[in-house]
Amino acid sequence: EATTGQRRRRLASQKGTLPATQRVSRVPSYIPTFGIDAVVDNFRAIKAKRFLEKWQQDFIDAGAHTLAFNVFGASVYMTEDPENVKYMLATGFDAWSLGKERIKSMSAFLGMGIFTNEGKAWKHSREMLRPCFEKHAVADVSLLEKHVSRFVQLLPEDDRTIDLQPLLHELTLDIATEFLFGRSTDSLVRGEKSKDAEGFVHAFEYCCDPFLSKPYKKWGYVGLFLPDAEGKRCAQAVKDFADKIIDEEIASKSAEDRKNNNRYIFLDELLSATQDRTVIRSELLNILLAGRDTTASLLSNLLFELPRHPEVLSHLHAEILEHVGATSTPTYEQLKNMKYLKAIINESQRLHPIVPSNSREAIYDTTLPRGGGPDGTAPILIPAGTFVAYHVYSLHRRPDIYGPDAAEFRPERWLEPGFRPGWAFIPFSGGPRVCIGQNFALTEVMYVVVRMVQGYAIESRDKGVWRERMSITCVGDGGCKVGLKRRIDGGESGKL
Ligand code: HEM
Repeated sequence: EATTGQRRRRLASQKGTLPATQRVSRVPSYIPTFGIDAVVDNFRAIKAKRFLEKWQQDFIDAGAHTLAFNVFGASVYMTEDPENVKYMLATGFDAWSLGKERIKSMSAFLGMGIFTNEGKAWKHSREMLRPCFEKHAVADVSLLEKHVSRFVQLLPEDDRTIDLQPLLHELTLDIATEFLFGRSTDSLVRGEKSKDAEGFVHAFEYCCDPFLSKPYKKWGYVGLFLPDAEGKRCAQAVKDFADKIIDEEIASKSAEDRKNNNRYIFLDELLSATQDRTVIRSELLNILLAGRDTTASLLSNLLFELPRHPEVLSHLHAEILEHVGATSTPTYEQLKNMKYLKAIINESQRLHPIVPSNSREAIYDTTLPRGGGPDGTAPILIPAGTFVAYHVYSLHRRPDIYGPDAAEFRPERWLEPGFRPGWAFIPFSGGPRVCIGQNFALTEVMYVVVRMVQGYAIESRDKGVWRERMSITCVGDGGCKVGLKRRIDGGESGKL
């Protein structure tokens, strides 16, 4: 029977692995830091809202696309190499876990569902949920119009500057809850909110964003590791709200009614797969978390960039007039045919990915295909339990893949013949755990952008650079400040 060391040595020689380049530390190598320097650097960068740029700079400083560094004695890796990403997410899928920490922190308030399950349980969740995301479920854009028209009504008519970001979060929550539960939180309806819905919104937001937590506000970063009574109360409030809706839905309709209902409700679809209330609640909350802030953040980042590039905005307006017209609501098919709009969304997600870094933990001894040796072309040995992060932000900005203008917002690059970045573009991840709500998210984003651009000329009111705000997703810290002018005749004549 071979020892672990012998097995690892055999794997290393079979695959020809070599050590990865070390991240360049500012502390001379003869001073033992046990990785504290890397942790301190990270905290400093997070505070300065430059965490993403910092990692991009680390890759540049080391002249490598995969870096090893030490955290309290353990070797940890960060990669921006598409080959490694492909191995972690697709070809070597079975070798990787989401990681104990992520599962522990997320399942505390979401329960075990598609986002937190692994192995057989995850396969079961994925298979159960797949039919709920089929085209017929997503293509009914009438659900969107009700909420988007409320959103548009709240926009100012005068020349005031408005930050769209908070409104976009309300909009996506209203849409997601209507799609999932069959009833909306209606947070965009001013003055008439039900107490239940309001309590749920507060509790859900508190649980989603660690930087809202009371211990964090009181003690700073240390607070993130302290017990949080308010967090517990909010997690319970979220569960109670979801349970109430599920119970009412079970009581109010027969299975026959549910089948005959002509409006699509995710919860009804789920009820035909299982009657287990805990399973249903966990899956709904998993999807609500995965689908709500992500879509709002994408919209906010996109509407931050769009008016800074008036030529892009006017090209988009022309495409909308051609495909949809000045005032009509777009159909699903029309949205899917708008290639320039799709290029704008890609470009926004390339520069400002909503999930800008992610990670996996090796389940058993394995290798990464690239990053070893002085030129980074040899595989790297990854012992079981090793944490490997992949940096989507840096990957999406690599000049050797995207060209010398990789740092610029230029949607046209997506329309150039033969341009296919493959595993160098992973805004929705890839492989078996690719985002299941991708089509839903893109339809929603396209719909909102079309309605906004049909109705308004949009002007940027933020001259600063985009800065990150990291919580579960990544969004612009300065919000999305714009000035809006209503298009009098829908803009057919170009008149505002
Ligand atoms: C712009 C919007 C969105 C972005 C950028 C996004 C991105 C992602 C990414 C990167 C992952 C992979 C996470 C990982 O493997 O660690 C993911 C997974 C997932 N997403 Fe999305 N997402 C978006 C919208 C949505 C929407 C609208 C829904 C549902 C309504 C949704 C549901 C899910 C679910 C359930 C998973 C887990 C899939 C699995 O593990 O099998 N997402 N998403």
